[in-house]
Amino acid sequence: MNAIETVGLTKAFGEKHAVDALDLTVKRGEIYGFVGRNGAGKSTVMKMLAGLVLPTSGEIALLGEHQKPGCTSRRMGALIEEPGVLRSLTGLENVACRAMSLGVVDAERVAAETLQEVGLADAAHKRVKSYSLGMKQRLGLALALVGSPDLLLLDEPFNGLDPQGVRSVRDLIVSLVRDRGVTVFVSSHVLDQLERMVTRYGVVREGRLVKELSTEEVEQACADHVLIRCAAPQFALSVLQDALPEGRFVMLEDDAIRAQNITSEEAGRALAGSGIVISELSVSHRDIEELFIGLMGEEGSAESQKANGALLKRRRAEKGGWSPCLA
Ligand SMILES: Nc1ncnc2c1ncn2[C@@H]1O[C@H](COP(=O)(O)OP(=O)(O)OP(=O)(O)O)[C@@H](O)[C@H]1O
Repeated sequence: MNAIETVGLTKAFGEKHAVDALDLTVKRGEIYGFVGRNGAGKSTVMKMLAGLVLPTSGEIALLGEHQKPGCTSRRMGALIEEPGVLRSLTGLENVACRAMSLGVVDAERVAAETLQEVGLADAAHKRVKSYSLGMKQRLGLALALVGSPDLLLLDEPFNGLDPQGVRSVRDLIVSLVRDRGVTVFVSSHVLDQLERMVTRYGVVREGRLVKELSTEEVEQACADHVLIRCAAPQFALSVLQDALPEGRFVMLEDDAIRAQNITSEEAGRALAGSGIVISELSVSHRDIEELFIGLMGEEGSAESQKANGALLKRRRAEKGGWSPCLA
């Protein structure tokens, strides 16, 4: 059984399709990282899954149950933007109210335990209006967790957290999946945090799912590779393919060759043996940020392309990096 399944899920705001015929499948027990540029449609998807926004069309099934428009599963907890809290009540009172509304037995004790779990025990009796941004974020997480959900939707869970908070929320997410079999659907712009916990990624662009990647595929795409610039690059490519059949070669936009699964020495020997003049032979590593910037913006608007192009150019200049091309 899948935890989330959408078919043709669409949300239009006037003429604008914020989410456009999205077919999404998240398996039970996954930590699915949902990534995309600002305005790509991530929060709108989350809100439709949580029953906070009515879809224009399409179907949603959560934990195997078809959802009526605007409704959602009681087995799901959600942290989406500003959680609805009563600012004049304490954190404990807010979470206990939520627990009671979900029919949790011994609501106050469970609320106190949940606040402990998210690192907010010390502030449990303080009024929410005195909470910092990070404390409010932890409270939102407690509200999402208090009903022991089987599915968690987390929209930007690291917002406002200090480094220690980021780490403890990340550890909590991983332990919920490992120990309780919870499925997590999480959006975040903090890619290096996602990288440490996600099992699969979905890239959304202009309301459409444009790419899904397993962690292995991301590792492969970011693995060390050899960059070769030389005279007659097309000829050089065929020489390399013939001489080193175990290698994986990609011709980049600027006529450089990217090679994986071979060493720079092997590439150098093969090219020199054919008399090809090499102008650059280096080993590099593409980081996850660069990979995803490429995926999020490949066919975006002219404006986003321009912005991505400038950023990539700068990063390449800084680090001797690569074009956004997923082999
Ligand atoms: N209530 C609304 N009315 C009109 N347009 C909306 C509304 N909510 C979202 N949008 C538009 O829908 C698009 C998707 O917005 P959404 O908030 O889902 O993006 P996002 O990927 O979550 O962005 P971010 O990373 O900045 O949070 C944007 O163009 C946004 O302006």
